[in-house]
Amino acid sequence: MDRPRTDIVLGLLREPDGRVWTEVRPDGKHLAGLRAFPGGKRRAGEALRDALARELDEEIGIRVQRARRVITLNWDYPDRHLRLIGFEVTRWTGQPRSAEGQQLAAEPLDRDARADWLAAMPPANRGLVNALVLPRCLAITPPVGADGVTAWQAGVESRLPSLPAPMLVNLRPGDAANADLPWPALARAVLAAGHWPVVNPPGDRPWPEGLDPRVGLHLNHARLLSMSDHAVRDRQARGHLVSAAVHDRATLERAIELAVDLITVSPLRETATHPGASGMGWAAFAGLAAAAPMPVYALGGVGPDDLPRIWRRGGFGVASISAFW
Ligand SMILES: Nc1nc2c([nH]c(=O)n2[C@@H]2O[C@H](COP(=O)(O)OP(=O)(O)OP(=O)(O)O)[C@@H](O)[C@H]2O)c(=O)[nH]1
Repeated sequence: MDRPRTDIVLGLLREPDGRVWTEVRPDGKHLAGLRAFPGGKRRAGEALRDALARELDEEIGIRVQRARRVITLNWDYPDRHLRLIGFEVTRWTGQPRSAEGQQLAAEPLDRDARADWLAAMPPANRGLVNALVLPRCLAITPPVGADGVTAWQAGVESRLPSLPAPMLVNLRPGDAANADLPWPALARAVLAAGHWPVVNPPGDRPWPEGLDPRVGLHLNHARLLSMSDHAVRDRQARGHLVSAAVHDRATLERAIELAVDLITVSPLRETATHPGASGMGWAAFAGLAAAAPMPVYALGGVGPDDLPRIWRRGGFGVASISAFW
């Protein structure tokens, strides 16, 4: 539902060694005791970047020199409706220091630290943390062909080293694959090539058990509708990234209920693999992206060259089979 929202600008300050600054919310404030990013409310009439500069100067005593908007998300608390606007800040002058008595620290944030960060932060911050660790490109494998699973696996594994790292790699054998898939071996090959694997079993098959927590799990349309909230939370608590395929408002609502970590939104345009499925177009994509509190990957007839356009429409990254395979 559209409602008036308070804009909150947040600085995601990243040091050259990959550490990111956070503060502990002081006693007496909303979300006291939780880790949060420095920032605060935009004032009436203030430009977002001016608000960011002011907040970071007032709160941690730095002057912003380079900042890039990475994610914008709506979040409803019982008593307030917020729009959190996250800027990745990679250059500033001054040493971050606590100007308001809050505890400040810079700690490593990467794929392996992600789960600990999420546990220490408010649920609203999941999208912000993910926007700091996720790659912009998501390669989806072509489906298993007539020559079977073994040939498919060999084809996937031979391509991995030449994909520009790091990428998300959605291991999607397609619905025609009815044999058991060698998920642990496939995931290991993706990890060994420096990428981030996401397993995507055919149809409504369940996710495989016992995978390395660095392996992500994908909700295709069938699983998005059938998987319980509990099952998804349980996997996320074990450290797995969870992605979901969104096609319209209803599937987006389900992905939001499940608090998934990222979504693909498709089809943007008609593609060779889904001929006849007309694309939703940029306006519909932008509408879904604006309502999504997680990083959004455009999928369907788009490739890495479209990234600037995707960013202008509120998306985060690009997903494709043909652009990467
Ligand atoms: N600074 C900050 N605020 C966050 C984060 N995540 C999140 O949901 N918020 C919420 O966004 C709002 C931030 O506004 P604020 O810090 O200026 O406001 P406040 O109510 O704490 O302080 P105030 O009493 O000075 O108005 C709070 O409701 C806070 O709980 C985060 O990572 N950093």
